[in-house]
This record gives sequence, structure tokens and C-alpha cells, in this order.
Amino acid sequence: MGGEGWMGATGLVVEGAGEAVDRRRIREGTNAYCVRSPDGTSLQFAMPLLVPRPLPGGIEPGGADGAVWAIIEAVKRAAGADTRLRPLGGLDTERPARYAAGIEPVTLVHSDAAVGSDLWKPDEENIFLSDGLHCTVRGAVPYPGPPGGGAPRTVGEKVAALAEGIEEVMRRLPARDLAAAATLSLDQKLLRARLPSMGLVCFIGDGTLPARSYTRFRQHHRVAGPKEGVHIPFHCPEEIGPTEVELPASDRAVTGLGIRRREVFAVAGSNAQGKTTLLNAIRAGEDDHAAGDGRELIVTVRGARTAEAGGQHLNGADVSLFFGSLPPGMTGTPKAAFGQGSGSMTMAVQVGTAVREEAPLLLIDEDRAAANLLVRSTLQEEDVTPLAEILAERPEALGSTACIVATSSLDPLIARADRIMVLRGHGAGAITPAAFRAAYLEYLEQCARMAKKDQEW
Ligand SMILES: Nc1ncnc2c1ncn2[C@@H]1O[C@H](COP(=O)(O)OP(=O)(O)OP(=O)(O)O)[C@@H](O)[C@H]1O
Repeated sequence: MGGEGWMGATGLVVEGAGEAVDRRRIREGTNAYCVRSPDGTSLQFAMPLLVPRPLPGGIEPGGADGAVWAIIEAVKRAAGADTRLRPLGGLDTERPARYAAGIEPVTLVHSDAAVGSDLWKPDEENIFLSDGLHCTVRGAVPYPGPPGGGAPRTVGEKVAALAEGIEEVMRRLPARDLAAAATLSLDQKLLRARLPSMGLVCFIGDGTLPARSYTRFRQHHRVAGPKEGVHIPFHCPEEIGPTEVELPASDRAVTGLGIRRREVFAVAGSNAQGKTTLLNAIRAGEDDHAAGDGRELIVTVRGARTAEAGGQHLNGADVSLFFGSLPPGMTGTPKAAFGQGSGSMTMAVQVGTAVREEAPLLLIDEDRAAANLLVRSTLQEEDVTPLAEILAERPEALGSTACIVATSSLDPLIARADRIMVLRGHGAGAITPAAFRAAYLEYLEQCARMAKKDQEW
């Protein structure tokens, strides 16, 4: 970094920017740098700023990240029309598409997961403290020439102007908008903290829009924005027992689906009905979302795990929940297996670890699972007990972990669920476990009749 000596000139830029730079938070090369772009036409920079404007009165500090989000997004929206803010998207450079991440809209307010780290959003670099808004700006300006001469001062002045532009956007933003964004964020945090005392691990509010639209900069579902076009909102079916919860900060009640501690919950339905989408949204419920994201009323306790087929090397891994003995090629015992794990063994390790470590929630999606760890096949050896049989014979084996399985074809597993939600046309319906088992039995009898017929031929 620092081609043409620009790295060493960061200090000169800081000088040129005057009071705007948050000098105490400078981490040279990480959040403070100037570097010439590979094609030589622009200068990319990052700089921590302090905008000494306090959070308006009446805003709960616990939801301050929501207010930071509202400010950042307002700044991004203003960037096109305000010359001071244009460097954020490199809008005056020859290749603005390269820097567009700086003004890409984001609806994620907080995530513990490392998603969207190249996007501008509330995080430890963009935060309200008692002395004002601390934010790290990244952007690009047309290459001003080598660091000798007045170029650093020019860039420094642009950084100072940026801070001024941000301050002005903050000043113009109605305090009630900041308060609403903060309250929404706080609602999600407080509800998440309350879920365990309500016996829940997840709440999916009615009206939730779970599907995502992916962009060049938002390729992961946790940071992606809502699907555009037809988007069917989630509504908890009556038959499944909607729950009402209080949103603590805004003091209003909302209804939706509560996933209970220890329960096995099936998200069933035919192909492409939205099962994976809903599972992803449940996982994303560990994050806090802004208004318009569509997932602001999905709240999941932290620590959910997923289990999927893999192929990892096992080094003393415990697969004993499913395997009574080890297949050829592996050494050790089911409680401490060594060797290259198969798809199902890797998944067995993940399920076993989640249960042993008392993860509150385990998510299993048929699309990514080892089916032979979930249901039995005719050829399966007795030494493997698939999940459907574990749930039938000793459901306590999952301990305190709730389990959500998304599946359309694994009937024996759906039959073991405590509650079964059925997605149709992206909308939620339900079937009682008793009705499902009766339909499944009928199907098995029909299969048996057909098999007998085949034998008679
Ligand atoms: N509520 C919704 N409203 C509109 N579109 C949706 C909704 N939920 C999901 N979709 C869209 O439907 C498509 C299929 O969704 P998804 O992959 O989640 O289905 P699935 O049931 O898991 O499919 P499969 O069984 O084939 O794995 C995706 O394009 C997704 O964006």
C-alpha cells in the first residue's frame, strides 16, 4: 500500500483536514490510509472522523446504532448531489463503479457475524460516543498528483469537507427519524434478551419479508436487502398457534410465530416454496435490522448453529449420537473418531457439538444436509441411527437444543416434528403432526401395495 509515497503522506492529509480527523482512533494502514489506485487515475483513502454533534436528547443510547444507521444512509442518499460527499462513492473519479460500495444502501444495523465488512454501516468504526459521531469514511478522489507539493493538503481539505457534509446531513435529519431508528434497533435487542424467559428461541413477526435481493456488494443473505417485486409477507397460521410479544422499547404488541425451546419444528413444503429463505431469515434474526429490511421483526437468540454435509478431517470428533461403530478407513471410537470424515460424519459432528454445547437452536436444511443422517434407507446399516429415529426413540438426546428442519421430501423426519408449518406459494400454512402421520401412513401403505404388486410380476 502507499504507492508513490502516499502512505507516508497520510499524516500530511490529517494535517490538511484539521479538526475533522478523529486522531485518537487512527490505525495507520487500516482505517487511515491514502493509496493510488492500480490504474493510477484516483487516490483511495480511509480516515476516521469525529463529528462533534451529540445524539439528540431522548434517544436511548442502547439503540444508538439505529441512529448511526439512519445518518449513514441519509449521507449516502445525499452523496450524488452534494460535492462534499461525492468522494464517498468515488463519484468524481474515472471509475466510480469501483468505489460504489461506499454508497451502497445497507439495511443491517448490527451483526456479530463478519458480514458486509466492506460496506459502510454501523459497527465499532461507526458509532456514537458521548463526544459525537465517530465514523470511518472510505472513498476516492481523482489522482491529485504525487505527495510532494500541495496534493496532501487538497485531499485533507476534501476530508474536512466530507466531515462538514456529514454534519450538515445530521443537522437536517429530523430527530424523530433518528429516534424511530434507534427505538427499532433497541426493540430487537431487548426482545432478544427476553426470549429465553418467554421459553422462546426465535420470534418471527407477522408481516416479515424474508426473501432477499443480491447485489454486487451484498452477496450474502445476512447483508442483502429485501427482494424486489412480488414478496409474500409471513403470517403465522392460526393452526400453529400465533404468539403475541411486547416490543419493549416501542411499547407495542406484535403477533407472530414463536419457536419454542427444545421443540422440533418442521418447515415443510414442496419445491421452491421458500423454506431455505425462511431458515436464512431465522439465522439472520441474530442481527438487528433497519426499517425496510423486511426482517426487523425476526429476532433469534444468539448462538444458533447450522449442520450440513461436509467432508472435514476429524481429529478425535464425537459422532456417537448417530454412529454405533466407525466405517472402514476411520480409526478411534465413535466418541473420538480420527480420519477423513464423510459428508454425514461431518454433519454428525456438528449436530453432536451443538447438542453438547447446549446451543439454543440448530438449523438443518435438507438442501445442504446428508439425507442418510436424517432418515433411514433400506440399505442402511443398523449401526447408524438417523435423526428421525433418534427423535422417535429418545427425543431427550437433543437436550435443550431446539431444532428447525426445512425439508420437503424427508417424510419420516417431518413425522417426528412437534409442529409442522407448510409453505405454499411462499405463504405459511400448517398441518397437525397427527394429520401428517395419517397421510404418511396412507402413503406408505400405498407404497407397500405397489411393492407387493412389483414382486408378483
Ligand atoms: N415470501 C416470499 N415472497 C416472495 N418470494 C419468495 C418468498 N420466499 C422465498 N421466495 C423466493 O422463492 C424462491 C425459492 O425459495 P427457496 O430457495 O427458499 O425455496 P425452497 O423451498 O427452499 O426450495 P427447494 O425445496 O427447491 O430447495 C427464491 O427465489 C426466493 O427468493
